Amino acid sequence: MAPYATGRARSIKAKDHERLQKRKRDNVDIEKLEQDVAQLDSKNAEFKNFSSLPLSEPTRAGLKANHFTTLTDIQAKAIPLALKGSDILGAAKTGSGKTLAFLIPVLENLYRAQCVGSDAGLGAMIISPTRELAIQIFEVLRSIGGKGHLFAAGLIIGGKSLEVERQALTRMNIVVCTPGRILQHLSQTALFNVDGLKMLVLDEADRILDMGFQRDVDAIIEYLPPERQTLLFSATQTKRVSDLARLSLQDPEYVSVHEAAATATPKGLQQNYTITSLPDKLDTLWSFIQASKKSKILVFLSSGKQVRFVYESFRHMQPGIPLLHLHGRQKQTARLNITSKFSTAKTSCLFATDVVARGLDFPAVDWVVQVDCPEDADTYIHRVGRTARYERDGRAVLLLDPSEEEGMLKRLEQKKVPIERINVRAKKQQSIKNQLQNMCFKDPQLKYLGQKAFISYVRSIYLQKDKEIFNLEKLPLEEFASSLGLPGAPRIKFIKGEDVKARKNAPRQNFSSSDDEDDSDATSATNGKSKTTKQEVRTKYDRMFERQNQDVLAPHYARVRDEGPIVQEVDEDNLDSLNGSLDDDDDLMTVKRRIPVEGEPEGESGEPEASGKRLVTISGAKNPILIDSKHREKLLKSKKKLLKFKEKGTKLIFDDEGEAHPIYELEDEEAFRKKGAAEEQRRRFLESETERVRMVDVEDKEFAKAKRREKKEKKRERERREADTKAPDDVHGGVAVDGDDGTALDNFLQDAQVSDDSEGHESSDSDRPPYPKPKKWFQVDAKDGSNKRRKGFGPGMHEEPETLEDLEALAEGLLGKK
Ligand SMILES: Nc1ncnc2c1ncn2[C@@H]1O[C@H](COP(=O)(O)OP(=O)(O)OP(=O)(O)O)[C@@H](O)[C@H]1O
Repeated sequence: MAPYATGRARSIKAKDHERLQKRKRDNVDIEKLEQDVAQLDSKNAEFKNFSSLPLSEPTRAGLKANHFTTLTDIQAKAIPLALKGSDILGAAKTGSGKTLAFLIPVLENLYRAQCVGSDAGLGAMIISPTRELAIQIFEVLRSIGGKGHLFAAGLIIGGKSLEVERQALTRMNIVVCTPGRILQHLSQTALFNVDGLKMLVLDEADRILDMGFQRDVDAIIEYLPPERQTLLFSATQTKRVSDLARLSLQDPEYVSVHEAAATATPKGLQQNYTITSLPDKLDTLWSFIQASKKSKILVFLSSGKQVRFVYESFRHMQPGIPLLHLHGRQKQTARLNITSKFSTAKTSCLFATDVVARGLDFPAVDWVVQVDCPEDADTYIHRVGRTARYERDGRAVLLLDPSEEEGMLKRLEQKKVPIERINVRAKKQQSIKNQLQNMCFKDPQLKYLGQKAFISYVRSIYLQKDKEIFNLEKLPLEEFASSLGLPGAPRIKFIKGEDVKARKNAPRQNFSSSDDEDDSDATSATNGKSKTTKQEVRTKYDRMFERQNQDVLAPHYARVRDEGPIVQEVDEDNLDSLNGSLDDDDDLMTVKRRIPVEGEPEGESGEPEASGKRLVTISGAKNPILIDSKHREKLLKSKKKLLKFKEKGTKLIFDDEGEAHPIYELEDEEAFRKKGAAEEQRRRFLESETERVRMVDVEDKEFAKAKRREKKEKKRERERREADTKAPDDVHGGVAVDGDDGTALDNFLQDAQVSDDSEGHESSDSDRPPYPKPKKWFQVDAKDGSNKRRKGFGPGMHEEPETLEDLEALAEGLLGKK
């Protein structure tokens, strides 16, 4: 098989010769194969191994090279039917080998029909809902078909220039594609002829046939010949007659190998859920990751914004496991890079949207964690299906807000999903709320991401159809915003009655001209519509999110943030009168706009007026400030200047790690209850506090003693220095006078003091002087009136001089001594 995705090394001439030889040999082979297939009892016979099927040599060689010998259930049932040309609706659990169940018939049926070479035209079209899945299917096709088949196969998924794709497309026999891109070629590439198409395959058929792709798929079908074989595969197969009619299936065979199974999910998959209120979900996720650093984890969130926020914030906190993130707005090269990194990683945590929920075959995923509740049970089944694939084990955990529990469990039960509740160990649960608040405070970009994550989450809930599960009113949104590190919940407005499901499921190519938009720049957000259109109609909301400096926020944003309820529904009729679109770039989102405040002057909107003057709100300032020149605006960005406009802040306490905390923090009630009875907790608290106080007391005493000692030491030192500089008799005791260095005395005092202290007696300078008070040379001993020296001053010591003459005599004597 010649894939257009790779270069060819050999010369065209040599290849043509090889093909000719092969075709001659194949002709003999084909006749035999046709007979075998005709005799195949596709309905009753049981097939165990690939060797028991009538397959061509190149296919056998490909299977052998990939060590595929035994058929899986779905392969055993579907392949024989498909070889005989039936239309098929194939349903089997995730990871059960559906890809080969349609690829082998594609190769074989085209082989037998000799639909090979550029003259033969396009023989088979395989459609996948995502690029990643299309690439994976193409890779399997190459690995199986690459051992001798001569088909020209290619990938048409966008991300390359239309011209390059166009040229390759006209020579392809098999194309693996996404709906939007192939439709573009069908309508724009004149030489792309599909009249000879023999097979159409829809992988993840229910997804391709649902409302998101409806328009594209219907248009594609219009171009295809009605006389063709159609194969539909999915783990959650559609059986809707209307869908089948749209595809003009002819007497389709419904092959559902696990329909009678007790569960809809793989045997080796252990599934649990835990009740975690929305504001605690990131704490639980962080704690989970901390406890599973040696695992390969796939984490699902409901929008690209959340993926980015969680990835960026967790990355800053250095979780000790390589983090990756994937969502539909990344560049194709980045997406490929990430999927291949995650595929080869032994330990890693990938945060992703539902772009990887279906079909992707990441090897050896240990955990699938669903932080946001999936939109329905089918999405749940596909998400958890990324682990426990083909006879392997795996685990999945779903975090449910209390408001989602009842509704979601009901849906899962209806779909035969076995799931058990588990609780998070209170001991292992860590809180990252303060860290997130701290990070958002320091990093405006992260705060913007947090705001966008909040908005996209709230919108995704609003857009959900299943109101038994998703109820915005029951969610603690203010606390949720705070758990993302935001100072307040942004205000959001929705249009009543929009067809939200269609919008949510709409493929990205419907929204974006390139759909290669790189989301790595937090500020380059555009909404899902065409980029050029969007640039023409830029709104205050866009500008708000584009703004790098959060110290200068438009009053408009202040209103969005501070006014009214967090979520508000607006009639579509009112839209004309609204003064600003609040479109977000999230594909889940509807248009939301702000209703103007009556009598509001234009200038207050933060828009530049003709005069160039505008009012801006400084975060923390009481009133908006008039900016009449760029210079003034620059000045206002200086932190020092801003200080005088700001109100006094809230008092925070910083802990040892430098994290800010409010002075009083109330524990979450649920977490408190989990720790046991209130009275028992009170007793434990008192005990631990008493012990803590006792320990602190001992430490304090030690510290106080050391201080006192130090003080005394200093005092003694000072006195000694003073004595040195004064007259000899002034030293009182004349330690230096008689040649004694005074060490013994010092030692004594020290010893006495030490022994004193060791007995635990408090001593002070006043009650026991550490050193005899120096007497002035002229001072009379008040006690006995004599001028005798005090004890401790041994023989040979001089008497205290009483007069100037005495002193002179003493001095003479001393000098004479030396
Ligand atoms: N006959 C087989 N023998 C051994 N391994 C197989 C066989 N068929 C498929 N596999 C392996 O099983 C894994 C899952 O296969 P595949 O991706 O086709 O599953 P799937 O049913 O399409 O899953 P999903 O519903 O998630 O798309 C792959 O790694 C594949 O290589």
